[in-house]
Amino acid sequence: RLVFRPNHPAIPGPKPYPIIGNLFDLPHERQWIKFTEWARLYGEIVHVHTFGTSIIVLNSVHAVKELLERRSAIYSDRPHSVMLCDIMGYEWGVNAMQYGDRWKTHRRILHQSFQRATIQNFWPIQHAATTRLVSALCSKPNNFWEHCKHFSASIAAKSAYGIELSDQDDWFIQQQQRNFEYLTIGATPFRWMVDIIPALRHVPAWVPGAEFKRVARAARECWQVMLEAPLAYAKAAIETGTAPVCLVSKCLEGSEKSGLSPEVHEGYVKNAAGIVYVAGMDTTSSALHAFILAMVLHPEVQRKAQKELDTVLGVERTPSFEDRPNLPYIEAIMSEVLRWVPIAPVALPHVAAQDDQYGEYVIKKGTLVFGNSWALLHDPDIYADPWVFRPERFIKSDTQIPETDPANLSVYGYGRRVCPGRWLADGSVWIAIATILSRFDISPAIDAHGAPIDVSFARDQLPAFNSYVIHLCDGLLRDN
Ligand code: HEM
Repeated sequence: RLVFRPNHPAIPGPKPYPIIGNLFDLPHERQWIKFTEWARLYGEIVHVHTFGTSIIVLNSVHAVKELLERRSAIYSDRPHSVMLCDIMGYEWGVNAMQYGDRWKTHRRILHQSFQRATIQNFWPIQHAATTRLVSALCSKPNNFWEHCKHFSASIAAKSAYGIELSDQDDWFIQQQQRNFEYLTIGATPFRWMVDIIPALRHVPAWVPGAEFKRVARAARECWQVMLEAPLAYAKAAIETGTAPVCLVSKCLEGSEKSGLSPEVHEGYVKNAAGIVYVAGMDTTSSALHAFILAMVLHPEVQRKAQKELDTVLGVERTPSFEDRPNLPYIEAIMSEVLRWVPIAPVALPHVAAQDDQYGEYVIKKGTLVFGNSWALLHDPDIYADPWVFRPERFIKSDTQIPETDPANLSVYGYGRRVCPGRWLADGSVWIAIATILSRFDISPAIDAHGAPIDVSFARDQLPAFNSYVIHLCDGLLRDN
């Protein structure tokens, strides 16, 4: 018997079963832990497949830089989910859009507002939100979880629509919670049979087992309200001449420059403003939750940061963005928080738009490609004792983190798909960290017997926490 020898070796990975491939190897949650286990077993590039979909995970700075950054013309597409985009109607979400002109125009709108060169337009919003955060923390410190959410939501609402959130349970925040839940449900890989057998989309909603149709209808309704209501508010403010600087007021005019009809242009602005909320709220607040966890565990870091703050600001003044270049230790704390507990540990999947080759391996068109930020940011060859929270590792002589450092490369994702809100997020997280440290000593809550709670025990109390960070903290404390 003669069998052709393959020209290229297979990319290493766990052994697949016939037909279903690696279905049972694929984790439904905490993917980064499994991906990183594979990295240890199989190396810098790992391949799995199921039901005809190939997935590769990149576990080294070199692979990520080479493919997702240098060859970003090939690796900037997203997977198309029948459930999320076609049935639930999330085709408006910039993060899920296919690479192409429609996506590029949305990115341009986001860039116009949130590019680095003009990000100081939002400093007053961030300052005001921080002042409110501090006063909320003062009155109810145990509710820090909600306060951080309110902080990031109020920056998102004001910078996208010019809307001021009320201090209490705001409609916006509740609505966003539901939006995010639907997005999480819809985007979970291999959760919905209709993603595997697209013909199921024709099944009527009343058929037993067609739960996906009912979930999809509820998500559509929720997203429609969330996109339309704040836009209407912002448009009314523009008409009366009272709109502050925000994405909608800045970008709504200018359809002539975009070459689109005013209706289509408005639709794009609506989507871009909507995504600020969806993508900006839980991410920014999760970073602050991770910061608080780190401070509870490391009082010595707080003391050092406070010494720096007191030296630069004196004891009266709270920090402002102008102080940032003079506060390298605060900068280092922020970098270390984002490294220690990366908010998006495997970023979002990119898709190869054509066949490609990496070293001796062939990557087929349509392959899903994950940059394993978790592995990069916890690589012991780059960060000694990676599970130890140590801001000093980021204190370099010139205080700039080199471009090749995974902390620069991967916290906000890769290549053309890199997070367009990163400069806004960077400012929000920085000003919150600096101000909280200048005003408070952070320590564990006291239990019913007056003793400080053991933070490792907090894992069992986490239902109040955002599920994303629960998993992260859980993984972190367990792996420690
Ligand atoms: C600490 C806070 C944040 C972190 C860590 C973060 C991280 C990320 C990451 C890792 C990605 C995936 C990039 C990739 O596919 O390679 C992403 C995408 C995205 N982020 Fe952020 N993000 C944050 C805050 C924000 C904010 C405040 C906004 C809005 C102003 C935002 C808007 C987006 C959008 C629209 C995408 C999708 C980009 C695309 O697919 O083209 N993010 N973010």
